[in-house]
Amino acid sequence: MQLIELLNRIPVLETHGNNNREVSGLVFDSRKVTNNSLYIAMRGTTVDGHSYIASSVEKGAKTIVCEEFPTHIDENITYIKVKDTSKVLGHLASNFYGNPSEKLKLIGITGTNGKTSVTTLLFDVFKNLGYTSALLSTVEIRIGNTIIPATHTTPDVISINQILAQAVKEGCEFAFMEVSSHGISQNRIEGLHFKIAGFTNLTHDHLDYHKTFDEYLKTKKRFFDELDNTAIAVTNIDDRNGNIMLQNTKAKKKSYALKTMADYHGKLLEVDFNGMLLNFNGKEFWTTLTGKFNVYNLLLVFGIATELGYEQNEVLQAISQLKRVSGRFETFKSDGGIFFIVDYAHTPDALENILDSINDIRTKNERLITVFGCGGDRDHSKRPEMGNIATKKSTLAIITSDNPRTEDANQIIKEIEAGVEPQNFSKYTSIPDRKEAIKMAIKFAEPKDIILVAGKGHETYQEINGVKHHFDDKEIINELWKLMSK
Ligand SMILES: CC(=O)N[C@H]1[C@@H](OP(=O)(O)OP(=O)(O)OC[C@H]2O[C@@H](n3ccc(=O)[nH]c3=O)[C@H](O)[C@@H]2O)O[C@H](CO)[C@@H](O)[C@@H]1O[C@H](C)C(=O)N[C@@H](C)C(=O)N[C@H](CCC(=O)O)C(=O)O
Ligand SMILES: Nc1ncnc2c1ncn2[C@@H]1O[C@H](COP(=O)(O)OP(=O)(O)OP(=O)(O)O)[C@@H](O)[C@H]1O
Ligand SMILES: N[C@H](CCC[C@H](N)C(=O)O)C(=O)O
Ligand SMILES: [Mg+2]
Repeated sequence: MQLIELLNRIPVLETHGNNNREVSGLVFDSRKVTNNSLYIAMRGTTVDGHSYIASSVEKGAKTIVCEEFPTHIDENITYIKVKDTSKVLGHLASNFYGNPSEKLKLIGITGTNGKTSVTTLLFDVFKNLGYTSALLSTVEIRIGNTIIPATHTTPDVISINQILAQAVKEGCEFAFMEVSSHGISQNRIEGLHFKIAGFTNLTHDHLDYHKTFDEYLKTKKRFFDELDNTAIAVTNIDDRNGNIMLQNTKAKKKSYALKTMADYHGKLLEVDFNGMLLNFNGKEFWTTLTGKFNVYNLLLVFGIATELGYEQNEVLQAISQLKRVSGRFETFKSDGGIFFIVDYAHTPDALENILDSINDIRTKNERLITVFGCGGDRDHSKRPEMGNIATKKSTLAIITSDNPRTEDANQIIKEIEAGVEPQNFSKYTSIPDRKEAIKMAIKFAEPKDIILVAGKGHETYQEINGVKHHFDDKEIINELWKLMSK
């Protein structure tokens, strides 16, 4: 693409060099520069991309977008100064890929929990309605039937535009994407045109990155503040932050709730481990999804599909055919009658929700054994909270490792144990090896007992010191229960 064309609507402060050149690709990582690339220098959380300008030029970059010109200027190179490279990148990426977010209907979901669930359910509902869509989620990226592995919940803005452009090319009508707080804060959604934005809930997470809850809330709110007046914002008003999200938005405001009057109102009529009988806006239907939090997720799906112009009965028909999302309240029964639940709950709120949902359904004649840990290099403050919740709400908790990453697994476990209240000291044990911990749960369990394995859901690895070892909770459960033949 011609540089002039690429710079359309970009607020340039100063240019040095020839503006009349071809750009072969956009790159923000000097290690990925190829001949005729445009390298954009970004100030990151660990290093400043401005220090890689010279090495990008050496590798063949002919255009440099930066906030400060380097001291050494190469006369064969074009330097473009802008105020904020991280914001400009989004607009360059949109221009480079032909503004794909304007050519399909882009739906973004934000909130602490439920983003993967809601986006995946939306993708599946629209498949049931006969449409081809794209999905950008923590678990995977899908363009129609093509699956691409995901590295982030919200990818960088070049990748997003590249995926959306491919989706447009393949005739996708919709794209459903997760919008993480890291993504908003690092301008990974800059320049994208959202048709609908959905809010799930806001609780404790990522305070290692955002420092205070208020800053975390403001970051999420920015997503809604930046919508235009052709967009629609759908929010959960049972959540105390649901209305705050929409305080300053220009978008049309819509609400959903179970506890209060709302545009989309849901009621949970019956629930067991096989599914739920629900009533949405006066219409009853059955779903194989279970757990109260999934009523909220389905209600948001219902609200969004209705806002997109589909008839409510048609939407409910498509919703009632939905299957569970991988690693989200997935249930299995061993031949010996032990009931297993695998769930991605990795925050205090999610753990509390899944345990409350199980406790609401179970008869209490069985025992509930919870195997869980906390990820390393992430928010420390959630560790004791999760220790407290798991021991309070289970018959027995087995504290183990999640993804220790670069931390010592035993130290993480100690921080989790610190939150256990004295009256629950006899209700837990700690086994750092996750497979051994699951084995111990099966040894301890009797027929009809429930074992919840929480925190890793769909993940197929365990990350220890930068190495991802194959590890799949569902696979391990299957292997162990057969071996231990219960
Ligand atoms: C903490 C964090 O979010 N970091 C993200 C950030 O990288 P960074 O700011 O640390 O980058 P940096 O290393 O300081 O480098 C600064 C700049 O110099 C460039 N550079 C660097 C080295 C070099 O040799 N040459 C070079 O050009 C880098 O490409 C970058 O442009 O920008 C990168 C590009 O977009 C991201 O890949 C990276 O995600 C890291 C890998 C990550 O783990 N992020 C997680 C925490 C994350 O984003 N998670 C959220 C979801 C969480 C949730 O919902 O639970 C997500 O959306 O996935
Ligand atoms: N609406 C909800 N409210 C509260 N908890 C939920 C909700 N939906 C799912 N959960 C719980 O949170 C866990 C994570 O769900 P999901 O993966 O959908 O969230 P996410 O927002 O995508 O998380 P991440 O930030 O890691 O990408 C689930 O396994 C479940 O325990
Ligand atoms: N998107 C989340 C996922 C956490 C999953 C959990 N298994 C862990 O490793 O902490 C994060 O990167 O913080
Ligand atoms: Mg997710």
